[in-house]
Amino acid sequence: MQEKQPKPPLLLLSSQLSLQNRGYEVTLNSAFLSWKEVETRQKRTAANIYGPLKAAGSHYVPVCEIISVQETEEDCPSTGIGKWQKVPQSLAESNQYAFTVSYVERTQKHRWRCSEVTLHCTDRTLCLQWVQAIREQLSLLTIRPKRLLVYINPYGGKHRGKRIYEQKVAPIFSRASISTDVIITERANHARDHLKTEADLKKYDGVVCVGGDGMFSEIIHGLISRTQCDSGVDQNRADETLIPCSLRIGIIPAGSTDCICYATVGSNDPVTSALHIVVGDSQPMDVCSIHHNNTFLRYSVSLLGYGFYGDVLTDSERKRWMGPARYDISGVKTFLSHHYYEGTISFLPADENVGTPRDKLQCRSGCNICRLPSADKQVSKDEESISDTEKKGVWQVIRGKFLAINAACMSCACPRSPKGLSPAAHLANGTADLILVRKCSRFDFLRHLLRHTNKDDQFDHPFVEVYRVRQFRFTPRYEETDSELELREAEGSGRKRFFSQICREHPACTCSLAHSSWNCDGEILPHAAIQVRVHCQLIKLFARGIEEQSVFEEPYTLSAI
Ligand SMILES: CCCCCCCCCCCCC/C=C/[C@@H](O)[C@H](COP(=O)(O)O)NC(=O)CCCCCCCCCCCCCCC
Ligand SMILES: Nc1ncnc2c1ncn2[C@@H]1O[C@H](COP(=O)(O)OP(=O)(O)O)[C@@H](O)[C@H]1O
Ligand SMILES: [Ca+2]
Repeated sequence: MQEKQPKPPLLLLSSQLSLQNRGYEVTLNSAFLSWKEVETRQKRTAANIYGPLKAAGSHYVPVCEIISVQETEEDCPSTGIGKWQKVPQSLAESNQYAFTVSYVERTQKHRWRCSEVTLHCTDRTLCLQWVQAIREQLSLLTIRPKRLLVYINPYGGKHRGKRIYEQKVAPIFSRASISTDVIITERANHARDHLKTEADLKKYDGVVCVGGDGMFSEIIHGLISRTQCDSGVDQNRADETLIPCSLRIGIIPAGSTDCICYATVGSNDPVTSALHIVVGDSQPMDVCSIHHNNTFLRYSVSLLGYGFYGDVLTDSERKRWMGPARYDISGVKTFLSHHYYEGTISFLPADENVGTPRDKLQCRSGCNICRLPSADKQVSKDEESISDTEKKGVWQVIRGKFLAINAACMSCACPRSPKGLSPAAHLANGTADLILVRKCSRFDFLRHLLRHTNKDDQFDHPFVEVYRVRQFRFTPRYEETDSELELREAEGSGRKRFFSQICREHPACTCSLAHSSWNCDGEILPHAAIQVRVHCQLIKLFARGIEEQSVFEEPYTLSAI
C-alpha cells in the first residue's frame, strides 16, 4: 500500500521586504515564516558600502515558535535587531513601515531565547497585511494559554523569585498577550490552600509557580486535591483511581534544586520556561501517592528518599538561611555520619514494556515508552482501572540494612547531577525507579555518589540494586509487628536473634533501631512506614521533555525541512 504523503504547507503570503538594508524574499505558509536574501546587483552595491557581503542566508521559523508580531513604530528605519546603522536616504524613505516578529531561538544547553527580526515594507497596507496574516496563524494555535494564575514564593532559593518574574518572565507573557493574575505567597501552603478551595479555576488556562520543587509540590497538591474533591474521589483510599488534572502547570525555576524544571525542560532557566509556557507545550507526568495505613500523606513527583536524602533534608532545614548551599553542607555532614537503617521493602515490579532502570535510552521529547497505550493510564472512575495489571503482578520483598532507599518518579536531573538519580527514568510511563543502597563502606558510598556527577553508572556496584516499580511499601525495622519480626528472626541465626532481642529491650541501642525520615520532593514526611503508588500521567506541565541535542545544535536550514 502506498504511504499517504503529508500535505504540503499552504502558501499564505510572499513579498520582497527589506532587512538590514538588504532585500529578502519573505514567505509565510501554514507551517513556517521564512526569509531568504535576494541578491540583486543594486542590493550588492548598497550592502558593500557597510560591510562584506555574506553568503545568501535563509531563515525558517516554525509558526508554532513565533511569540508575537507587532507593527514597529520608527522615526527612522532600524536595520536589524536593536542596532542603528547609517542608511542611505533613498532606502530610508522607501522602507519606513516595518513589523517585528519575536520568535524562539535555541541556544546552548537546552536554553531558549526570545529573538527578533524587523522587516521593512514600502507601504503601510503591505505592512498591516503581514501583521494580520501572522496574527491569524497564531490565533489558530489554540493550545497556547491566554490567561494564567501565577504564584510566586518570594523566599525560595536565593529569594529572587519576585525579581525573576518581574524582570524576565512578565515581559515575555505581556509580549505574547497572556494576561495573568499574580499572587505572592505570604506563608507556606498559601498557594496550595488557595488552589484547593478558593481559586476560580475556570478562568484560567494554566497555573504557574515561581519557586523550587517545594513550590511546585504545593501547586500539585492544591490542583490534585481540588480535582478529586470535585469528582468525589477519596484521596485517603490508597487503591483509588485518581482523576487527572486538566489545567497545565508551568514552573519558573527560582528554588534551590529545581529538579522538576530541569528534568522536564533540560535547563533551569526562567526565560526558557516562560517560552515553553507561551508556545503552549504539554508534557504529561506521573505522580506518586503516599499513604500511611489508610491515611493520605502526600504526593511526590521527584525524589522520595529515606536514609541519606531524608537526613540531608532534615539537617538542611535548620540551615535555610544559607540558601541552596545548605544541601551541600548537610550532604557532607550526613555523608560523614554514615548511618544505616533497617527495614523491609515490598514492591510490585513493572512490566518490561515500560523499560528498565538500566536502559541506555533516556526519556526525551516525544518519548516512545511514555506514548505507549498503557493499561495503567488514568481512566475514568467507572472503568476497570489499575486493578487488572496490578493484581496480576507478584510482589517482591527485600529486607536489609540500607544507607539510602530512593524512589525516583523521573530522572531527578538537576545542576548537581545533570543525568539525575535515575538517568533512564521516564516522565510519564506510570512507574518509579526504586534504588536500594545497602550498607557499605564510606569509601564505596562516596564512589556511588560521585557517579551521579559523571558518566559512570551509579547502579553498577554490588551494594546497589534498582527496580522499576508501580507500587511499593516500606516498614522500618522498629515498626515491624511482633509476628513479622518473629518470622524474620526464625529465618536468622540464633546469635542474631539474641542481639535483636537485646536491641528491642534497650531502645538506646541504635544498631538496628535508628530512625530516618522520608524526603518527599524536599518536604519531610511525618511517618516512616508508607505505601506508595504511581499514578500514570496524573498531571500536565507546560514543557515537552528534554529535546535531543541535535535540535539545539542545528538551526533550521533548507536541508532540515
Ligand atoms: C561527592 C559529590 C556527590 C554529589 C551527589 C549528588 C547527588 C544529587 C542527586 C540529587 C537528587 C535531587 C533530587 C531532587 C530533590 C528535590 O525535589 C528536593 C527539593 O528541591 P527544592 O529545594 O528546589 O525545593 N531537593 C533535595 O531534596 C535536595 C537534595 C540534595 C542532595 C544534595 C546532596 C549533596 C551530597 C554531597 C555529598 C558530599 C560527600 C562529600 C564527602 C567528602
Ligand atoms: N511566603 C512563604 N513564606 C514561607 N514559606 C513559603 C512561602 N511560600 C512558599 N513557602 C514554602 O517554602 C518552602 C520552600 O519553597 P521552594 O520554592 O521549594 O524553595 P527551595 O527550593 O529554596 O526549597 C516550601 O515548603 C513552600 O511551601
Ligand atoms: Ca515515571
